[in-house]
Amino acid sequence: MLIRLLRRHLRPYTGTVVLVLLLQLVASIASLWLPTLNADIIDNGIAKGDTAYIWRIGGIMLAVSAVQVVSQVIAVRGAARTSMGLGRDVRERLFDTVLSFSSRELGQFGAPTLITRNTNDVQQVQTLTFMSLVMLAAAPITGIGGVWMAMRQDVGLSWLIAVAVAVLLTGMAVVIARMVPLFRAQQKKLDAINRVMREQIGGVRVVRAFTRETEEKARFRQTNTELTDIGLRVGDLMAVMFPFVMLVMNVSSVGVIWFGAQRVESGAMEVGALTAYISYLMQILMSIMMATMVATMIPRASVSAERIVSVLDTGTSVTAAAHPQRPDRLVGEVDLRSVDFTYPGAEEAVLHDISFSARPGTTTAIVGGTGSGKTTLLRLVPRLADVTGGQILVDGIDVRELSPQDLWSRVGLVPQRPYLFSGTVATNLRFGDPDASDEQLWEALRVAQAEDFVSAFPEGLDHPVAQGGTNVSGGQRQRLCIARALVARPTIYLFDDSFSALDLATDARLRAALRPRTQEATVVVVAQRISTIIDAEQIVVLDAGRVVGVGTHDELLATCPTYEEIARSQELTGAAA
Ligand SMILES: Nc1ncnc2c1ncn2[C@@H]1O[C@H](COP(=O)(O)OP(=O)(O)OP(=O)(O)O)[C@@H](O)[C@H]1O
Repeated sequence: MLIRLLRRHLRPYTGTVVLVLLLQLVASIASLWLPTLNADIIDNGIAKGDTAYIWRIGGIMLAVSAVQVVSQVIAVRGAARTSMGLGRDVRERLFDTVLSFSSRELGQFGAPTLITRNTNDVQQVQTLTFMSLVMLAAAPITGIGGVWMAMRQDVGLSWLIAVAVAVLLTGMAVVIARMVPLFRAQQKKLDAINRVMREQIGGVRVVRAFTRETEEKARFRQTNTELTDIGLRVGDLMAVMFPFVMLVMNVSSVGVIWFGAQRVESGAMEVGALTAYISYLMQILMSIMMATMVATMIPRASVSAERIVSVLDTGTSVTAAAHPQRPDRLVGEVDLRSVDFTYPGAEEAVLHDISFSARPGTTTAIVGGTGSGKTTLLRLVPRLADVTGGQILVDGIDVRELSPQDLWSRVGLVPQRPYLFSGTVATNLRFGDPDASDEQLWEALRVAQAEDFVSAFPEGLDHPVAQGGTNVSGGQRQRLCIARALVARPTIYLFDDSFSALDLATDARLRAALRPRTQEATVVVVAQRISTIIDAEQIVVLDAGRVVGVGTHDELLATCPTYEEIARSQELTGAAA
């Protein structure tokens, strides 16, 4: 998965990657050359007292160092640009993919993990890419080149390199084998902590109202402690690893000096070669350590890549038709034909065999007990989910055959839980029509009975709105969402219990103002209060996902016991109505 993700997203940076690798090659060759030059100065310059030679080789050493530094600076900059660019591209792709998801896919993943995947998981892949280009790419050149250069200085001490490398590799392998499962667990715990945080921030009022702060704190503390414990265990392993690497390096240097000194004494090796040998051994061990360190990141980044790719590979279940029908004019007639719907993973359907038509210029109300499927039914029209049986037609065309943009631009949905975006009243209202004039906004606000409170804001239309619309009351939020739908001037209005937070008088005024405004549109209203829909041309009564009655208020009172019962419970059976 990691390779696939990198291959797909590194393609635009191929040129930079090749340049970085070439520069790393140059920098590694330069750093491998330096100890040999140093040995040369000691053996041929200092030992023989040849000052001119020392100056000449010293000059070459300076030039080589300069090449090394410049190459490395450019390489690191290239690596940073590549990895940051990769991170940005992957985040963008993830965002686009998530935006195309229907409620089925959103429910399948859940918001907390989608956020972690777009932030922390991408960060893991990004960091691995950077470290690989900076450290991993140079490691084989320095490691293998170091062995070759060291052997050129003295073959007799090769066994020391072999022993040191074997000990270092074994020790690192043991440590890393323990780290990998911890990294996996760490990613999962991050998801968990994100989930708890989101739940608690979202539900903070409920937490306070039920004085559940202590319990919620305990729940957060537990998840937080688990994450900390994993971090500490990783830290413990690191605490062992670094001294171990230093020990191997120091012991092997002592070994080189010990055995090298004997070879110098016997005349088999020169002093300069011995110093070069120590440098090469350090370079070899360092490169192994760096490579292993980066290698420890691979499992964690692989887990992250899997999590990213699984989102990218999830197509939306609400797909656009290959050859969508593009009618010139949609008048907004909605026909439901034997519609069934089952939520993914659910055993039973929540909607069974629903059939009715909603005509332009009329209001169709949907009533029914809690959980009878009203919201679900409404969401099927703009394809927030697709029917699992039957058909929904708009102007005679199956909604799945229409281009989603055409469909969405004609449907104005006011959801049960009204949501506003951070910005201002005006930016929220212009969601439906970015070109709407201020006058059009005020008109929509007037119809939605929101003019009074918006004009009371000192900034009026420019009054700031917090994310989710939390700085306005529930009823104000509902009215702003209604106004937003009105600004878009759709041909089909879907109001999902949108008047529930309004007092009876405002509800009545709003409905009266809506009538002329929605004269030519198809209006579908889900309502709990019968008084809200008493004038509707057609009322559809749902009970446990089935239609148990269709008619006007008076007809249903006479023919539909379920409706009669709801109306009676609201004292709207006779004179009161
Ligand atoms: N995302 C979901 N996954 C699984 N089941 C769901 C999901 N959303 C709703 N349901 C179930 O579908 C049924 C119908 O829910 P729906 O929200 O459509 O009812 P409703 O009539 O709008 O209720 P209310 O009047 O309380 O808003 C319920 O039994 C509910 O538990």
